[in-house]
Parts: sequence; C-alpha cells; structure tokens
Amino acid sequence: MTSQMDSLRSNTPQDVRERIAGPHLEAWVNPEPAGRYQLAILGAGPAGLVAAETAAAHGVKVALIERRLLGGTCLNTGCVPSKAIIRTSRLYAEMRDALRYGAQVPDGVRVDFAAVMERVRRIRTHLGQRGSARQLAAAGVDVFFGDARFSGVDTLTIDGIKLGFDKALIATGARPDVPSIPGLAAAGYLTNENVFDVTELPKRLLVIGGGPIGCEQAQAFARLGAHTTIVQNKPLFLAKEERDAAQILSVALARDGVEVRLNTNVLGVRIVAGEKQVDLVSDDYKNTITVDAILTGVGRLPNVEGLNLESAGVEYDIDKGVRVDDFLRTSNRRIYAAGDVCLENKYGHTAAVSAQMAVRNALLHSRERLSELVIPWCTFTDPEIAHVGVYVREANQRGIPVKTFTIQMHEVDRAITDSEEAGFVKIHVREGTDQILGATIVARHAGDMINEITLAMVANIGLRTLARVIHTYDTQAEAIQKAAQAYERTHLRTAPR
Ligand SMILES: Cc1cc2nc3c(=O)[nH]c(=O)nc-3n(C[C@H](O)[C@H](O)[C@H](O)COP(=O)(O)OP(=O)(O)OC[C@H]3O[C@@H](n4cnc5c(N)ncnc54)[C@H](O)[C@@H]3O)c2cc1C
Ligand SMILES: NC(=O)c1ccc[n+]([C@@H]2O[C@H](COP(=O)([O-])OP(=O)(O)OC[C@H]3O[C@@H](n4cnc5c(N)ncnc54)[C@H](O)[C@@H]3O)[C@@H](O)[C@H]2O)c1
Repeated sequence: MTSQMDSLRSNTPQDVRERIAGPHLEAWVNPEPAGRYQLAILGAGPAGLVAAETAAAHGVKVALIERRLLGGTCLNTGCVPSKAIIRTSRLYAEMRDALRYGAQVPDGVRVDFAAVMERVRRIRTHLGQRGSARQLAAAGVDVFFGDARFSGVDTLTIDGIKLGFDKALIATGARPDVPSIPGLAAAGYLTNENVFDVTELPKRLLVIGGGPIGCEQAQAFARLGAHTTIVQNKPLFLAKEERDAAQILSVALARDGVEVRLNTNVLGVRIVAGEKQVDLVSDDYKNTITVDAILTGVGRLPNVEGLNLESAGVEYDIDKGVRVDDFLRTSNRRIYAAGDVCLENKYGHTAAVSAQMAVRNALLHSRERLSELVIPWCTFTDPEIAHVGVYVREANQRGIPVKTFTIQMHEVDRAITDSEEAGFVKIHVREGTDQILGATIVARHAGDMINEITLAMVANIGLRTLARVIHTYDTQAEAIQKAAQAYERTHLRTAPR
C-alpha cells in the first residue's frame, strides 16, 4: 500500500470511520428472515431505497439487503458530497471575483479545507438520517446488512443465511472503473469512493477523465486552491454534450485556473523522491507533470460480479450490467433490475424512477416502459450543463427534421445583473411544429431551468404555450420564454393570413 493511501487511512475522519462501521455501531441486528418475501431488494442506493418505500407503502412484505451503507453511491460518495463541496467552491470563486460585483473582500481569504470537508460530511450525515434502517423498519421493511447473492431462481443468501422471494429487484449500482495506467496503482489514486474523505487539500492535483465526475471535481478543487490539471482523452469534455456547451466548459475551467489537457493520454505514473510524476502525451507532444494526488473519473462499472446471477438465470454483461427489457424485467421473469446496475443513464433520479417502475411492474400489474421516460440530466460545473430529450445529431441520425431556437444568456437581463452571462438556452422542436424534442441549457442554474422543459415535454406543452407562460422578471428562466417567443415570431411570419 502506498504512502498516499496510508496517509488517507490515518487522515480518515472519525465520522467517516463510524459510517463505514455503519450499522454495527448502532448495534443493528438483522431480523430473522420471515418466511418467503413478496419482494427482496439487493442494494440500498436510491433505487433500492425507493423500491423498498414504494413496496412497503403498498403493504408488500419486503426485504432490503445492503452490504455497506444505506443511501449507496448517491448519498455517500456521489451526488450529495459532490454537490456540497461544489457549493463551497462556488463561494470561494465568488469571493475571488468579488471586484467584478463591486465588492471588496478583506485581504487574506484563506480556504479552510478541513472545515469545507467537515461540512460535506455533516450534510451527508444529516441527509442519511432520512432513510435510516430504523425508519425503514418502522415502515415495515425488513432491513438486512450483509452481502446478498442468489442461490437459485427464487432464493438468495445474505452472508450464508437463506431467504426465499416471489419477486426480486437487483439494485446493486455501480463502482468506479479504473484506467489501466502503468504505475497508477502503485503510486496510489483517489476515486469518488474516497475523495470526499480527504481532509487535506492536495497542493497539486491531476484529474484523469473529463466526464461529469472529472469536470465537477477539477473545478471544485481548483477553486479551493489546488493547482489542478485535467486530462481528457477526447477532443472535448462531456463527450455526449453539444460541442458549444463543452467548449464553454473548457473556457470556464481554464478561467478557474485548471490546466486543461484535451486529446491527452496518461502514459504512466512513477514515484520519484516521494512525488508522483505523470507522463502525458497529446498527439506527439510528451511531457511530465508532478502532482501530489491523482483523482480518476473514467466511467462506472455495474456491480454484477459476486451476485451468482448464473444460479438465478439472470443474463448480464460485465460492462453494460444486468440485461433488462423495456419493463425492467431480467431473463428470470421473477427478477427485475433498476438503477446503475442495468441502465445506460446513470443518475440518482433515473435510479429512483426506474425502481418505482420496476416495483409497480413486478407487483402491481403495471406495464410501464423505460423507453417512455423523459430523462433530464445536469453536470454541476459552473456554468451548469443540462440536457433533456434528443440532441440534433441524434435527430439527424433518426431522420427527424428539427429546428433549433437559441437564446444566449448575455441577452437575458438577470444573467447580466448577476454577471452570469456565459451560456445559452437551445430548444429543439420538430420542424414545422412547436413540439419540443429536446433542449440543452448552459447557465449557472441550468439544472433548475431544465425542469421547465422536461415538464413541457412530459405534459405535451409546445413552444407556443411556453411563449405565453408569464415568467417572473427578473429570472434567468426568461431565456426559455425568449426562445419560445423566437419560435412564435417565426411562426407569425410564416402563418397564412
Ligand atoms: C461523484 C458522483 C457524483 C454524482 N452526482 C450525481 C448528481 O449530481 N446527480 C445525479 O442524478 N446522479 C449523480 N451521480 C450518479 C448517482 O450517484 C447514481 O446514478 C446513483 O447512486 C445510482 O443509484 P443505484 O441505487 O442504482 O446504485 P448505488 O447508489 O450505487 O447503490 C447500490 C447499493 O447496492 C449495494 N450493493 C452492491 N452489491 C451488493 C450486494 N451484493 N449485496 C448487498 N448490497 C449490495 C452497494 O453497497 C450500494 O449501497 C453521481 C455519481 C458520482 C460517482
Ligand atoms: N451531475 C451528475 O449527474 C453526475 C456527476 C458525476 C457522475 N455522474 C454519473 O456518473 C457517471 C460516471 O462519470 P464519469 O465522469 O466517471 O464517467 P464518464 O464515462 O461520463 O466520463 C469519463 C470521461 O473520461 C474519459 N477517459 C476515459 N479513460 C480515460 C483516460 N485513461 N485518460 C483520460 N480520459 C479518459 C472518457 O473519454 C470520458 O469522456 C456519469 O456518466 C454519470 O452517469 C453524474
């Protein structure tokens, strides 16, 4: 084990150690398995928790099995701690930019990193109280801590103890993929699983991967004072987003002092005089940087190993996860899956909504289809990058004619008064109609703004109606109304008399 990992261990704060020890500290005693369960749920992340609550609310006899911490990735090592650290990093960025707002910040603004991380953990603990084992038990859920694995088509074991089920839901989530870079393991690296437990700010940080994890954390750590380099092996960040959105993000990261290295690969890592030296290559240009810590965010792998899925007749793929049909049913008709373990869209909200669907389909005779969901997402950089529905390139591939209405944020009064002018609202409609097919929003609060477009899509509200919906002045969401009004103007010009 490396010195970095050793120091991480010894630096691991007490509350984290307690959380890892988890239920044992609370002296949790697993219940005796009570006969056959109507629903057994493997994994208690957002998918498993929502499934348990939904099932229990319908009076279903349900067992929920978690091998580590209730709340899964989202609460413990994902959405919640990442958003908490991002918030404080924004505050420091605003203090840095105070002059732009006509404000004076007293000299010597100093980042108290330990306090930043203490807040992150406090918020995590606070939110963790919501779905505690005791609350779940009070709602009628039998909560088991232990490693679940199938032992047949309708049985599983929890650390050797047998449990029978009528239906089961696999909600075991995903874990970080780790790039196979020579010397990386020996030098030591962080992933989302331990980066939020760090108590000392690394002076020099290398982030490998320019997806949501890499971009969010590179910006946050840079704003908190780490000299940060981000390496992305593709020409742009956030590979699936629109080019102009990703370009704005590159500029924003550079503005925050992040060294942006696109089209770059890591050749190897070595320890020299106690420091991590990392060899990089961009096209033919090679160079070496020295850092104190390395954070990887190069994608997620579904947790399918160790579940003995073969014994249950559940088909899966090591990279793509459990194979499900449009109703979230696996190749074993008794067993369903939800969340990161089976979905391409790996988000907290998708995990939760797919779990509700799976429970209703499995137990309440519903026939809800995954393909009918309208799923938005947002990368919480500054500016945020949010999307819902189709991208233009997808529409082109599918032969759907689209027309796009774009409003730049610098045309919106509130973005100007807030000095938050970077970004745009782009809404795509089916050509010749006002039917919204998709949208991308790049704005400081894009994650909140995209919900209006999602609502419109779900409720079949077209741009004509959005143009007439009164939007509060002064809000950045006015950009959406302006885009809708741009549609109306085109329509007026082309409408027959
Ligand atoms: C850094 C980071 C930031 C993120 N930010 C956001 C965000 O802002 N918004 C967003 O929507 N999404 C975000 N996500 C994604 C989100 O965290 C996941 O999509 C979500 O947690 C998936 O939920 P899940 O229930 O499917 O799986 P998980 O949350 O991974 O939960 C699965 C649970 O199953 C347990 N388990 C696994 N195997 C077994 C077993 N054999 N027996 C018993 N239990 C088992 C695990 O211990 C775990 O608790 C982020 C992810 C990361 C890594
Ligand atoms: N705000 C959010 O909703 C949020 C935030 C974080 C994570 N997540 C979820 O977690 C998932 C995983 O995020 P992620 O960022 O780890 O993965 P990702 O797959 O979305 O992005 C990883 C990026 O790293 C690049 N990459 C891969 N190997 C590399 C290498 N060796 N060197 C340099 N670059 C390399 C890839 O080209 C890719 O662009 C996301 O897709 C998302 O579903 C969501």
